[in-house]
Amino acid sequence: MQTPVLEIVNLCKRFGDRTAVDDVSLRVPAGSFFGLVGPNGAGKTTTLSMAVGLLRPDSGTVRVEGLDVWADPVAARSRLGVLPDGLALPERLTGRELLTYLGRLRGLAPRVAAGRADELLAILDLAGADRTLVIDYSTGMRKKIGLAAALLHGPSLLVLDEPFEAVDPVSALTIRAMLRQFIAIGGTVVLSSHVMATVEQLCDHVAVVHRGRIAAAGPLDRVRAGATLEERLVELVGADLDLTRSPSWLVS
Ligand SMILES: Nc1ncnc2c1ncn2[C@@H]1O[C@H](COP(=O)(O)OP(=O)(O)OP(=O)(O)O)[C@@H](O)[C@H]1O
Repeated sequence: MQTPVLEIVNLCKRFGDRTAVDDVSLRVPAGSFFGLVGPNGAGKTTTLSMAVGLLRPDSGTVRVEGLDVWADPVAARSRLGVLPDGLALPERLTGRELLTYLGRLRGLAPRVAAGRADELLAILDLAGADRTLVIDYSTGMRKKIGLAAALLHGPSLLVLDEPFEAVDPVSALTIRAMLRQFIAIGGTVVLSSHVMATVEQLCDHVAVVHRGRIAAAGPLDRVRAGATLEERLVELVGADLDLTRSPSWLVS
């Protein structure tokens, strides 16, 4: 079997007496567009944070292109482009300064870093905000500059925590097109999202996370099993769907 680009094996994480991630294993095939879905608090962000080396697991291993994220972090992270949840950015820089600075930190030559920054700002429609400090960016602009930062060094695997959250529809189309191109040139994308339609349109593989465990994972069509992803998700997490319920004071 081909070595997966991302291999998560028996990952566990507890916060106090709460088990956030409970023995999660996933194989993300090279060239796949992999979606992670699940209800609020299911453990998606915790899993992705451990997968990219931002949060130390209690147990389990993660390999990126065969490199252990925790034993060989520098090599593993050079392959990774990450858009984390609640990304902390240097706030007192403009978008261009931020990208150029990060590019230099990642070892790009000044001219290469500046050229890539310009290109990414233009593609993501942030060039107009060139003189705006990141602290004054809107939520969607922060998401886009975070995505640009994830792409800057030319990673082979992108791990994106809710990349479309708060992004306007036009920018979302741009980001989708860019991610599809990234896949077309041999990249791999893992993203989490609550928008089932987006996951169904973009992803060829999907994992449903529920209460810290994988409820289902595999090719999209196999996981959907003839239903929509939304229907499967509701079924897999056993949601008590009573759509007639409302607070009594609202309906009286
Ligand atoms: N730093 C933390 N300290 C304590 N508990 C945490 C921490 N981070 C996450 N948790 C808990 O771990 C569980 C999983 O959270 P996580 O953020 O991974 O879920 P999620 O699937 O990403 O949720 P959402 O879709 O709402 O973003 C939740 O019960 C959450 O309260």
